[in-house]
Amino acid sequence: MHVGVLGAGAMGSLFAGRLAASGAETTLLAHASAHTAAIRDDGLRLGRPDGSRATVGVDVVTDPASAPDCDAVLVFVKSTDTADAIEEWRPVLTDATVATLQNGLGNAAALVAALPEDGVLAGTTSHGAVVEEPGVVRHAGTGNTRLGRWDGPNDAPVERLAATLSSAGIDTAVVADPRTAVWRKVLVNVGINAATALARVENGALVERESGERLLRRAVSEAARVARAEGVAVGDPVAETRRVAERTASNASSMRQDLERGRATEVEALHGAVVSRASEQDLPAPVNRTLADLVRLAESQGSSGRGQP
Ligand SMILES: NC(=O)c1ccc[n+]([C@@H]2O[C@H](COP(=O)([O-])OP(=O)(O)OC[C@H]3O[C@@H](n4cnc5c(N)ncnc54)[C@H](O)[C@@H]3O)[C@@H](O)[C@H]2O)c1
Ligand SMILES: CC(C)(CO)[C@@H](O)C(=O)[O-]
Repeated sequence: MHVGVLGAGAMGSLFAGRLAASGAETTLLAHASAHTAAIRDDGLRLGRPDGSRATVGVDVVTDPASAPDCDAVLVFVKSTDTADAIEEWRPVLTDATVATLQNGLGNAAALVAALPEDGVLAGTTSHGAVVEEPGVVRHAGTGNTRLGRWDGPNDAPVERLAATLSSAGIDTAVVADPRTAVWRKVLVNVGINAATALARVENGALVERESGERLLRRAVSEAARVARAEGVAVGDPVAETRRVAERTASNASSMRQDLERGRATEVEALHGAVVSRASEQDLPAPVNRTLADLVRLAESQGSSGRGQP
């Protein structure tokens, strides 16, 4: 199975590196950057969670016209870039089974809308990764990966893709209902991301301080009501989010990192999407609305604090 990995950032590089190291035919579908140049020149240097480092050769293509035929494409651009990436790489995606393990609501639906003839797979991953310098990616944490058929033909090869990932050391379970997995991860993200980004605290502060605990609980409980109104069984998402905040206590959340570096955040696919879906369900979402607006305001200032037009 030839796997294309769309987006050579932290997660795309991690997954492409693990797949290539396992012997799977793998191509990174990427924008040209210092990182992709370093991978082409010297290979991808992949730091493992145990501190060891391996160098892996990974094919990189930056022009959709030169991309090989892929059986499956794993989408790993930020959710802010999903729509543009689909248009740019449409020739490769059209004949492939497309899978998203991105965070946030709306990515799978965007793929289904753009590629209505093809089967779309979706799910979540608890692996974590960071680009440390061009060509160097650290596998920051391991965890489970869940993948299932989102929409489209029933014959999309989810078992084959899951087996290919598992053989590459990314243990992947096939799930019957990926919507539940995606919503559960979104609930964790709405409990942690905006609060830590705005308060500039590490994830652990949300379980160590009463104010943090209150923000976590209110943001998650409100979003969970929306998920339940959509018929999704979310379990006890406050307890789950607390567990994740404890386990990642010393991490700066992705939204905090994005805000501090002046990059676009995934707020629209997280708190923003919760607010839109709450309004479709006639439910209030004042906590997520306020968090989303504060993040948008902070984003509009950029990292310099001088403000954007
Ligand atoms: N980093 C993590 O630990 C982690 C963990 C779980 C899930 N996720 C999710 O995975 C997704 C990717 O996260 P990331 O941390 O790897 O982001 P990232 O910013 O490191 O990487 C995204 C990459 O996509 C590339 N890109 C954007 N538009 C493109 C296009 N049109 N064509 C080709 N490449 C394009 C960017 O150049 C960038 O290299 C997000 O939804 C994130 O929430 C991240
Ligand atoms: C789980 C999580 C909140 C840990 O930092 C992560 O998904 C993130 O930072 O987006």
